[in-house]
Amino acid sequence: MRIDVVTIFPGYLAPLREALLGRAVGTGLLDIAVHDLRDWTHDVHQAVDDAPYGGGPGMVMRPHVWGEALDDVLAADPRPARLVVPTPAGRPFTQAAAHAYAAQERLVFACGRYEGIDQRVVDHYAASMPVDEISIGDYVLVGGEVAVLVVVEAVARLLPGVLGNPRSAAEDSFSDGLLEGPAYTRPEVWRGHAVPEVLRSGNHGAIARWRRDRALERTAERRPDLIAALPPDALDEADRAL
Ligand SMILES: N#Cc1c(-c2ccc3ccn(Cc4cccnc4)c3c2)n[nH]c1N
Repeated sequence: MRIDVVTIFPGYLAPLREALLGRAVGTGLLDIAVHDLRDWTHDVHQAVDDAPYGGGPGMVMRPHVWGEALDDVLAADPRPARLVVPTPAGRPFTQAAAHAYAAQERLVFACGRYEGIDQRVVDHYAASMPVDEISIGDYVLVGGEVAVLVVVEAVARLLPGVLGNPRSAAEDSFSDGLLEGPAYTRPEVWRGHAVPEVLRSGNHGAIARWRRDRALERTAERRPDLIAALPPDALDEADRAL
């Protein structure tokens, strides 16, 4: 997979070169290119923003700079791409979306700043390619770069060969619609807190049942919306007895 990120703060994307993602790039599983939007400005001030039509606070990112940048970035690789634009007004980014993005040959991220990118940029490219305006949560950030770090990590970990243990991605939170339950490791007792005995029993059936029960309890308590969204056949008799 190739990932391109266009931003006025390339340094914000440095973490993409670290750890798991850095290894994925090093082994050729992932090809990441970060581009400075100001490279496509032509004025001495390298201006990328202007006052909003209709008035209002803050500034809006100008369409012509974005158009020149995205035209060049898209033309640099023949693979079909999906343009992803983080915004507080976007559709929620979910684990399902991460799986869908992991199947893409190429993702191009447009990182806005200020009050966002002139809407005509999204409208223009949506006429010729898939474009998603996404949000990583119901809170307001200062720009799109942090959202890109979140999305790229959530997607990259799903790519074959990136995670050391492929079962991790298959069994993590949300894979079965539920939150993961609690996890424990040595020592057996830590500051008077003991590991639940069932986990040390060696009884794999009882362990699986206990883990499922804890996941259901945690999900019902913290994310009842996920319980409500489960398909009718998702809960078996033992689940319902909880
Ligand atoms: N994904 C995502 C986001 C963002 C986000 C993403 C891109 C941009 C570009 C500019 N801003 C600042 C801004 C713009 C408009 C109004 N208010 C603030 C951004 C915020 N905030 N919260 C999220 N979950």
